[in-house]
Amino acid sequence: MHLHVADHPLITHKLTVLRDERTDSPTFRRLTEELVTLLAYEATRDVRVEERQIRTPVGPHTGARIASPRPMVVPILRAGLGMLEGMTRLLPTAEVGFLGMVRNEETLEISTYAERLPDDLTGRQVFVVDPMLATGGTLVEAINFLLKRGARDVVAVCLVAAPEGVETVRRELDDRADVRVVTAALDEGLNDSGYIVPGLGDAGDRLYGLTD
Ligand SMILES: O=P(O)(O)OC[C@H]1O[C@H](OP(=O)(O)OP(=O)(O)O)[C@H](O)[C@@H]1O
Ligand SMILES: O=c1cc[nH]c(=O)[nH]1
Ligand SMILES: [Mg+2]
Repeated sequence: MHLHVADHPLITHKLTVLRDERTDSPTFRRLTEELVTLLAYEATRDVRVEERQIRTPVGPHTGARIASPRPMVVPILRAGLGMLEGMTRLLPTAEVGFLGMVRNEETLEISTYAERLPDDLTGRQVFVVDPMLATGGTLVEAINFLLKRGARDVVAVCLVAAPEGVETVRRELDDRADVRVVTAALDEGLNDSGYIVPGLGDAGDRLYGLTD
């Protein structure tokens, strides 16, 4: 597993406003989208391309375009939905699949309540988007799902990761898949309730909860 922590003053600025408990839902949604656009640039660094012959108004040119099969973007509902638009803006030809997962707030166990993905993901590059990588349970479950369908090349894009979650992803998946995690921040750790510290709270609630 390869971890990339995106280190850029614009990302730090936007993430600081996002973390602030005073930030309301509309602003939180807008910043999430903006942050994903910045992270997507790094996350798509190894997106597969193929040569393309074109003519400019001045002459022939051998360029490149995103190769077939098209990449997949998979938001993990609910909170991952907030990152979908930003990701597809940079990857407009991508297909979108959905995984609905929720962790039990007491036991931290994961349950999957929705799935809408192609049966065969062999040879597909998959970009999983979810703002929070906490214990890592959700991401491991999601990637296991993708591996069972044949995917081997997975990039996870998140906003905040905990070292414990990164370690879990490494331990559980390293021998089976080529996984990259791109995050805007690697935080201190988890509290007793499994929340990232300092984190930003419950991303799903802040995206889709009551607006103050
Ligand atoms: O690394 P983990 O410990 O598994 O936690 C991370 C998960 O928790 C949050 O989702 P949540 O279960 O709150 O669902 P929601 O998006 O519907 O709010 C978050 O969006 C991740 O999916
Ligand atoms: O800090 C956390 C951990 C899991 N899920 C969240 O939304 N926030
Ligand atoms: Mg939540």
